[in-house]
Amino acid sequence: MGARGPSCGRCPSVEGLRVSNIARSYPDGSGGLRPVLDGVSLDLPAGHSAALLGRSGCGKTTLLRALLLLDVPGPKDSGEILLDGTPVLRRSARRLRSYRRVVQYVPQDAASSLDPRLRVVSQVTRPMRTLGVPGSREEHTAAAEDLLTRLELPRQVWHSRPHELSGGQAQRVAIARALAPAPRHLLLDEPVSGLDPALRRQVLELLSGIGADLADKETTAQPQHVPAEQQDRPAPALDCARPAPALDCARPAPALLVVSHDLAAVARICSRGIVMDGGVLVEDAPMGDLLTAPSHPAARALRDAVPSLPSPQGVYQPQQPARRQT
Ligand SMILES: Nc1ncnc2c1ncn2[C@@H]1O[C@H](COP(=O)(O)OP(=O)(O)OP(=O)(O)O)[C@@H](O)[C@H]1O
Repeated sequence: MGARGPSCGRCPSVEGLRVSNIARSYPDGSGGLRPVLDGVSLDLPAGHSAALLGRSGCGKTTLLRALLLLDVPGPKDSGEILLDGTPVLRRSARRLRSYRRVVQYVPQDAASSLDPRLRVVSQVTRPMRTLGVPGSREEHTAAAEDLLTRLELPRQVWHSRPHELSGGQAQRVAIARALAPAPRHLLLDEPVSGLDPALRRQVLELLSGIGADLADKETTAQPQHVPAEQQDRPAPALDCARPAPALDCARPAPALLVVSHDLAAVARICSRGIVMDGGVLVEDAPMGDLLTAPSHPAARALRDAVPSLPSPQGVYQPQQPARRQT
């Protein structure tokens, strides 16, 4: 793998989430098993933003489900998920609840993930109550209303039910619900697929606000593991356009993991790009490197699918990268 990112999942423990050598298979329909994840390892440090990229079917959602502890590992499955160095698979219900407070999720089809019986404010207060966030009912409601305001959900819809919301409003409610317990990690599965261009822009601006908050922190963060052979690599030639202003939220921004097959969509949100192909990680690089000089064919295919990207110098046009020495 072209591991050029902040860490590779095999170095000493860092604060945050670690995927350690995860292997997963699904039934192949004829009594056997088909490997879908094959020894995936990576670190997702606190306070960083990363995009998990790859073509359809490469295993992104399966990896996300493993991280969310939503899958039940089969007898041939292996590997571990660690939070701050502590294994989290096979947790008791109580400890699972504490994991859910730390790691939150916005699913691909956000609208259908909302509880059809609950009004918008209750969608957001429910996880605070079920996950044991301290505070009275009134305090939870005030916090939910604060989040909805920050996410620019108009007050008129605060008491609407999900079927009365537009797609973009439902997406924002799902993001507010995930932010409500003040998680340290926010995982998003294809957050803008299926949205029309205007809503897509709105949601990307919202997420880039969180990403910008993280980027400001990353500039002052301790350096992460960089393999020795990569330590003198020059800075990325292309810096992404400065994201929108940070989400002005009293709580610290969570680390982001944004699953997508659209490099253009995530380039403004995430500072790191992780590319999967055929169930393995094939590239892990700063976003600027992925845009200018992707080394693996799957990463090049993603980059070449981007027609043009704004850059401080003008419009970025993808070119064939020079062959990288490894
Ligand atoms: N429950 C399941 N049973 C059997 N096979 C599955 C199951 N879920 C996923 N798969 C298969 O596992 C592979 C990886 O699926 P996964 O959803 O992780 O891919 P993905 O990269 O997220 O794709 P997409 O971008 O289209 O969402 C695919 O070939 C898929 O058909």
